[in-house]
Amino acid sequence: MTAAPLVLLEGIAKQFGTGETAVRALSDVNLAVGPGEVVGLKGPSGSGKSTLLNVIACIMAPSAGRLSLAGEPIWDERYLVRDLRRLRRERIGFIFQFHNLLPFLTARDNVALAMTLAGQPRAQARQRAQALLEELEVGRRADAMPARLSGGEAQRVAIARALANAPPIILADEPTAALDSERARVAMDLLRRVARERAAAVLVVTHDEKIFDRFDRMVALRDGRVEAEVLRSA
Ligand SMILES: Nc1ncnc2c1ncn2[C@@H]1O[C@H](COP(=O)(O)OP(=O)(O)OP(=O)(O)O)[C@@H](O)[C@H]1O
Repeated sequence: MTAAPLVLLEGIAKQFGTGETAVRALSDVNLAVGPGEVVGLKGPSGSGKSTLLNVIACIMAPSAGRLSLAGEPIWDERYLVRDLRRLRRERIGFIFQFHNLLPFLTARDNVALAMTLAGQPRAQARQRAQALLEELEVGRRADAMPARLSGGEAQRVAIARALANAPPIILADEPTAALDSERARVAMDLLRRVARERAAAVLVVTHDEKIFDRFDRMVALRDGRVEAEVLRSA
C-alpha cells in the first residue's frame, strides 16, 4: 500500500472485565487500510471481529494501542477527539447485517435523515439522498417504505445511507448475510466501486465464502489476534 492509511491500528488490545473473568477480545492487532482498499475480516465466532469493528468505529474504547483515522490520531491511552459522535458521523459509514432502516421512513428519508442529523437543510438532504439512491440503482424505490423493499434493495438503501455524509471510512458487519449469492456479489461489487471511486477504505466482516474473491485482502482473526493476511491482486 502506497497512500497513507485511512484506518491505522497499532498494537490494539481490548479486554472485557478484570481479574479471573477477564476476556481478551483483541491482542496486539496491527492493521492498515488505505484509500480505495476493500478488506475482508474473517474468523471463527468469538475471534473478535465485531469488537474490532466497534473499536474502529469509536463505539468501543480499546484497552491499549493506538488508533488513527484519516491521518488523525484518535486513541492513545484515551480518546484524543472531543466530539466522538461528530467524528462517527463525518468519518464513518456503518452498514449493518440486516440494514437497520427505520421502518416508518421512506427509503429516501432514511438516507436524508443521516444528512439532516449532520446539519444539512432538509430539502438539500432529500435531493442528495435521491441522487445517491439513483447512483446505487434504487432511485425508483425512493418513496417505498422499508417493508416494501426486497433484501437487495434494502441493502442498497443502507449502503446509500452509509455514504450519505461522504465518509472516508466504510465499515460493514456481515452486509451480505441476508442476501442470496447473486445479490451478495452485486452488493460487494457496489462496495468495491464505491471504494475505488471515492478513494474510501472499506472493511467488511464476513463469514460468506462466496464473496471472499471480492476483497483485495482478507484478514483472518483467531482468539483476538491477526492470524493471517492474504494478499490478492486488485
Ligand atoms: N460486551 C462484552 N462483554 C464481555 N465480553 C465480550 C463483550 N463483547 C464481546 N465479548 C467477548 O469478546 C470475544 C470477541 O467477541 P466478538 O463479538 O468480537 O467476536 P466475533 O468474532 O465478532 O464473533 P461472531 O462471529 O460470533 O459475531 C468473545 O469471547 C466475546 O464473548
